[in-house]
This record gives sequence, structure tokens and C-alpha cells, in this order.
Amino acid sequence: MKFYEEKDYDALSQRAANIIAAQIVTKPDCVLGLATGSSPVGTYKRLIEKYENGDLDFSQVKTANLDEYKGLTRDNDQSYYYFMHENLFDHVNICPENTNIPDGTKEDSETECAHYEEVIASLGGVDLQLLGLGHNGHIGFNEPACDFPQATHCVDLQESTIEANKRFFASADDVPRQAYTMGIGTIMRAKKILLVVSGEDKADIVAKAFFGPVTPEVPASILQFHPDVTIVGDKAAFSKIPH
Ligand SMILES: N[C@@H]1[C@@H](O)[C@H](O)[C@@H](COP(=O)(O)O)O[C@@H]1O
Repeated sequence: MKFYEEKDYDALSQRAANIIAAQIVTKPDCVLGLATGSSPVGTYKRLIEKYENGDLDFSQVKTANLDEYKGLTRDNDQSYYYFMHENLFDHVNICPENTNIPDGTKEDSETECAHYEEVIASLGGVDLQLLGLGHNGHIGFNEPACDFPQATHCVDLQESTIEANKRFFASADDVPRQAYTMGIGTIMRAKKILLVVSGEDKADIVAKAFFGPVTPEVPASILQFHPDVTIVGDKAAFSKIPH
């Protein structure tokens, strides 16, 4: 695992955007696995700047997002579909037909999740997967569990996740209780993984996930077994790891 400790959120966002830009430049038709949450917002901003400066071309890039709330329509401003358009897709020359996000409006979880796995396979797999990190060690919406889920599936969100995400909704009652997420197996099949993390509130989970035992109780800990993982964090998020 490669760790980049940056001085603050801006610097970590720049570093992460540079890594993604290098992927796009070296393989213009690459498949990017994308993430939501507050952590990657700065990274997306920097990517948009690079596009506006003429340094990046998204015309052949394909994307597959990690997850989506079940039950939210695409025009709901808390859906991850909406988030991705707002924070990246609407600002770069990506082709809408090249972007993929699980469809949270599909009631039949099994069919939608199997379909999403087929979509990723038809793209030839993910070249670079961007990840954030939940306070309980979740990646995508893979919550702590007694095993590592292999494929895209429907999850019941944990109370702590609902608590953490309620800041975006009118109240905790409005946070959906379920989501579709790539499985740990889906994430681990990506050729490269880039995880961005910031803030003191993530320091404990960073230490636990990447320097503690590999266990499905801390889903991100599995990344210790991936051959090509880069973790970009700020000083605060890295403050509890052995230096
Ligand atoms: N499903 C998302 C994750 O993909 C994200 O990485 C995580 C951390 O979010 P944040 O970056 O806002 O702390 O929480 C959400 O629940």
C-alpha cells in the first residue's frame, strides 16, 4: 500500500486528481470506478479544472459508480445519480451513455444487482476505483459484517451510517434504509484502488483498517490484500498511523 500524506484537503484532492488524470492520459478509454460522499468532492473539482484547462479529455472515459440509495429517484438531490452530475459529469465532456450507477428506483434488488455486475463485466472491469472511507470502515456501502460480500447487492444501512449521512437530508427519517452497492469482491477486482480520506474524525478508522487485522468487521481492511492500493490523506486523517 502506498500512503501519500498531504498537508490539507486541497493538497490531497490535487494529489488524487493527478493520479486519476494519469490514468486517463495513459488509457483514454479507461473505466473509472467512482465514489460519492464529501471526501472526493475536491478531487472532482480538480479534475474539472484540468478539463477546463484543456489537460484532460473525458470523451472516451467510462465510469461505474460504487453505490446508490435504494428508493431515491434520479432527480432527488440526495441520490448519487444527482451527486455525480452535480459534482462531475455535467462539467466535463463525458458521454452520458458511458456513465453507470446502480438504479435505486428498481424494486427488484436481485435483478438490478445482477444487471450491474454484468454492466461492469461488459466494460471489461474497473481500471481505477476511487473510494472514500466510512467511520465504521465501510467502503461503498459494504457495512461491517461477518463476511465479505462478493458481488453487487442490496444492504441495510447501519444506524451509524444513517447518522453520518443525515446531515444531507432534512432529518434522519428521510435517509433511505437500504442501498445497492458493489460488493467487496467487485471492488477488489479493480486493477488499481485510490482511497481518499480527510479529517481527524477518520484517524481511528484509518489506523484500524490499514494497520489492524483484516476482518469483515472492518470492510476496508481487505484492501491490505490488494496489490495496487494508494491511500491519499491529510495530516489529521493519518495522525494515528505508525510513522
Ligand atoms: N456510501 C458512501 C461512501 O461511498 C463514502 O465513502 C462514505 C464516506 O463519506 P464521507 O466522504 O462523506 O465521509 O460514506 C457514504 O456512506
